[in-house]
Amino acid sequence: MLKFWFKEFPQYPADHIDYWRTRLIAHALLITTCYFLILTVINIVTFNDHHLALLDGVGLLVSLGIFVWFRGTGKVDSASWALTILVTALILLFVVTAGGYSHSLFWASLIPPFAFFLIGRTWGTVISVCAFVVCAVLVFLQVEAQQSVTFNTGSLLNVIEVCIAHILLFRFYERTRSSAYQQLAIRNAEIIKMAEIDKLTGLFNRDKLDTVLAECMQSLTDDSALSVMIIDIDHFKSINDQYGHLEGDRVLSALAVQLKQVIRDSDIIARWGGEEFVVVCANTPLGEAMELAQRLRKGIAKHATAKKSLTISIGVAENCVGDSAESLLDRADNALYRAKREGRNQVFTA
Ligand SMILES: Nc1nc2c(ncn2[C@@H]2O[C@H](COP(=O)(O)OP(=O)(O)OP(=O)(O)O)[C@@H](O)[C@H]2O)c(=O)[nH]1
Repeated sequence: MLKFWFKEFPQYPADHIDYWRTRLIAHALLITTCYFLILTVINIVTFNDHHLALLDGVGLLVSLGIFVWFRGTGKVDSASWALTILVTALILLFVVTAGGYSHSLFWASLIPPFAFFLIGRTWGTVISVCAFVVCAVLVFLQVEAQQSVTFNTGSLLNVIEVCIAHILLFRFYERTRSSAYQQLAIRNAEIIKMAEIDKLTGLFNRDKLDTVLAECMQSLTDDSALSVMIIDIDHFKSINDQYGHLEGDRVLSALAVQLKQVIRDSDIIARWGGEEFVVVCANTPLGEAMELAQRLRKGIAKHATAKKSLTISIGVAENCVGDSAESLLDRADNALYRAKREGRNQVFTA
């Protein structure tokens, strides 16, 4: 509906908890703006009532102002409040002006769905109760004045009962809606995490590394450098063979923790495969990356004991003109191969 006028906000994708609120706000504000425009014109042209036309004109400007401001800022909470107050004030103004006659009270039943959806259960209840109290007072005045054929005491009771049922039902509806969205948001975050994170080490997995590295390379400028290193545990198979796979897993997790402690906050680390890790060093020329690699290698090797030794080999490469993520990793892999061939526990560059 009204696709032409509706601005999609990238910060509120379709699975965001506020997505439907943004749509309701934009559409409702557009409708109230048109509504006030029509009333202003009718009051001037048909009824020649300039006072009412002025009131409608103010409504038109307020509504349009909130619409334009919301399109510009995308502030959902403030816009929700502004729209709820606007709609509630509009309906109550009409109901009070009509003295509750001509079934004008029916308009008040629109307030709870708006208020609950836009400002939540607590404030939705407050606004709805206030609006229904105004309606009940109007009916009461009609009954007292004994001039109405529209309502009697029985009608008043009916109105109050329906109002209470409305509030309870909309509270329930809003609770189920918001909790369903919250659960969906939690599940989505979990799914995204599972798709990006390596379960054993808690580091980024290979897929995520590919994405991050491609982004880093895209944002490279002529004078910025980027280096990558591939880290491989030496003779890891023998650790598995000697101590079992579970111990091998523990070594992998512990190594991930150690590596994370040494690399800088700006570096990105991922588990690339079985016992291989990749570190992406943004804004880092080859020389600095080699120093970091040596620090990593020495840091791991110094924990070696006579019984258990753990060493790593590292291949380092710096981005060159025309490199792709694949070619850059390929060169680091070749360097790693040389480090292995030259006796392991070494750092080599491409
Ligand atoms: N425990 C454990 N072992 C793994 C995992 N992924 C791969 N491996 C093991 O890692 C070992 C890698 O062996 P190789 O490729 O021969 O390498 P290496 O023994 O480290 O020898 P070099 O790399 O040449 O020094 C294999 O035995 C795999 O089974 C894992 O998640 N957990």
